[in-house]
Amino acid sequence: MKIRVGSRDSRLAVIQAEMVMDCIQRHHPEMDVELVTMKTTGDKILDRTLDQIGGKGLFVKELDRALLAGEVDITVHSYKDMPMEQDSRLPIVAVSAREIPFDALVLPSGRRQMDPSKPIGCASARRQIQLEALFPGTEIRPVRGNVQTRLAKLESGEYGALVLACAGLKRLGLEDRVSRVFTQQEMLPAACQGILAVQAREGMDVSFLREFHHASVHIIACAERSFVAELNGGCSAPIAAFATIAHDQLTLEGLYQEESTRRVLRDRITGPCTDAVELGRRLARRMREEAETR
Ligand SMILES: NCc1[nH]cc(CCC(=O)O)c1CC(=O)O
Repeated sequence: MKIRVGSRDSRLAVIQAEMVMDCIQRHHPEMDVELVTMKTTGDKILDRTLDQIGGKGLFVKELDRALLAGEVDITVHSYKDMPMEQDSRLPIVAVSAREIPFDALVLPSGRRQMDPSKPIGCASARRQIQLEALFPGTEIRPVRGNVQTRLAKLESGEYGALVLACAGLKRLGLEDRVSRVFTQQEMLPAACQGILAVQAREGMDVSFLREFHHASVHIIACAERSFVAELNGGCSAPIAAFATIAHDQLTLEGLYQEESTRRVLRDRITGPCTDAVELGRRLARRMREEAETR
């Protein structure tokens, strides 16, 4: 049986697709696994911010189309880049183990200290609001492009440092560029940061992904995404969510900035793993009420 694996054509996306392919091949040596890369709209437009060109969904549209058309059999994504609205014809059928979920500070090559007179570059409002609290007085400036493009901008001297996901740097073999890993307390990650999602067509036999799939990570992903989905009702405020499981209990920590008051709220909830989606929803509602009563 032949499996065509669809991916964006950035280096990180290809490495991530290859992680899925290697696992399938290792456990199912009889299968013929092939990579199909494509450029997405989000990759082609680099001169505007993601908000201006219509959000994260731009990175998945072309892959969705190819998957629906049967040009590929599965697609591999960074779960954190996947839009909340999911096409029921293209379910997520497997998630990876979670790589280090936290963000990292990266300095220009050869530097051991951040130049405080230069801005810190980051690519999301979530990082922006948390960096403003961590480095008061330092300018936080948006930086776009894939990881390599952003690193090239760092070398050009425009930024004193960048903040990137540890997971992406590690998968790219660039972990030696990490000068500091932020703690959960310092910088709460984006929902599903460090997790890969595999999408297929509804009804497809995906038993070849059984060995790749991590059920406990799926539970964590459900809780984090349910928190974001509940808060996203009408707003696009910066949101962070991070869940862990210990002894069948799930703890979810959430952070978001209320749009009108610009207040940053942070709270956590613990409950049974089986209630993952409900826990995300409950935490979001509680925090929104808290925001509205102050
Ligand atoms: N938005 C781009 C993106 N999507 C996923 C990762 C990192 C890998 C991951 O979170 O699994 C990155 C790079 C970054 O944020 O630094």
